[in-house]
Amino acid sequence: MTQYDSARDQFAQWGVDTDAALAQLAKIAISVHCWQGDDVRGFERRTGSSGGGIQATGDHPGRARTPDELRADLEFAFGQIPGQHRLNLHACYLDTDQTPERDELDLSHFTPWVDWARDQGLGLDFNPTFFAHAKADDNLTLSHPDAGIRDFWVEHGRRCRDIAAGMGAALGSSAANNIWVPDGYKDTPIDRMAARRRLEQSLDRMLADPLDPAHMRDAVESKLFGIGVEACTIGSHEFYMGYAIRKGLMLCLDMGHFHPTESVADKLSAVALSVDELLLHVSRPMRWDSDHVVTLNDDVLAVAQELVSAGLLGRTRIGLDFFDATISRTAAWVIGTRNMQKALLRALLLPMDQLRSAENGLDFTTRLIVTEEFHDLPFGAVWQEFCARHDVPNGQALLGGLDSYQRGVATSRNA
Ligand SMILES: C[C@H](O)[C@H](O)[C@@H](O)C(=O)CO
Ligand SMILES: [Mn+2]
Repeated sequence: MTQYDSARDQFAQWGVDTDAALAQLAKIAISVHCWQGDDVRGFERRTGSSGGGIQATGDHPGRARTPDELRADLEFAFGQIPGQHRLNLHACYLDTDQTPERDELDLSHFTPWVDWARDQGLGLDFNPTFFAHAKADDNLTLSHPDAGIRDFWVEHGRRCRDIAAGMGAALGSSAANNIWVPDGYKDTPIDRMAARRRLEQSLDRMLADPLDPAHMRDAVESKLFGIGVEACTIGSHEFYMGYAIRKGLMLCLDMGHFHPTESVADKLSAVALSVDELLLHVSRPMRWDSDHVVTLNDDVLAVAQELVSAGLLGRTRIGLDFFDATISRTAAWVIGTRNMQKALLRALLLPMDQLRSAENGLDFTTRLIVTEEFHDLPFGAVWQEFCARHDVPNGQALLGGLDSYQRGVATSRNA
């Protein structure tokens, strides 16, 4: 009897079908963010640091410096992650010999990415880049008081929507086009309303053209605060929740964009009653939006459990958002993505019917006993079976492979 056979029997005693859970997990695509691979620098050849309050700390050797290096790293990372996933690209990761301004971008500047994604069997998601640019240096873009600056960013946003739709059409898979702007004020503003009206009007103009949801859907991402915009973020949670509901957009919830005591898991069922689709940015904030690599912590487990228990897997696009430059960047992708999958697996292996029935009968004792007893069940053996079925390594073999890849890029890219 294998370890998996034994685990399957133990879960079956609670009425849980491990094979069904593994089949369901295999269908969940995670959108892996390109920006972990190069510390959110991108390939524009015109700007240096990220700006917009986004900061990757660390200088681990071996950072991808070109689109080809980034794709090589991604191919390696995807090879260590069970299942078929997606790549989330930012507009500043264009791959072209030209030097288009942000308001001149089109799909042709991303052709190598689309071709590569098709070869790899990956779907693509997209993001306009409203930071790391001279016209974003005031920490104001779509809500800037200067109409010319607003126009520039509206045009960037329009073009990015078309690019996302082109990617979705080319790959036969709807791309999420996620809109996050850094806009805000360091110190207390006198007229928040004017700034929010300007943001709303810019978004209205940017999103005016209806695009086929089979090719792309827009999401809007709020934030509590960022470095340099401590007093007021124009695109706050309330602003975007209202806007997404009124306009029929996806709402993006980033786990680092709320007060540390707020639970994104708790928000899922609440907002899902008012928006038809959600986008998640799974992250690990440490005291602030620090974007640490996702671990299998309580917050991530709670989010996964809510997605399963509230029946939201079918209308939630799961993306990642972290960037750590103090460790191997490829390992960071692999660790964070696998942890999201492990959290989903744990949720799929819970005896939901029994727990629901205990809760509905106000039997909170049984609910607590069952969830606590489940901590002792052999989730690890089920995860190992998942990795084996998808031909990806685990444990020592995973460590050895990540280590040798990292040594290779550290040597060749720092020579
Ligand atoms: C690079 C991303 O667009 C960015 O991280 C955004 O999603 C965010 O979370 C900003 O804090
Ligand atoms: Mn985010």
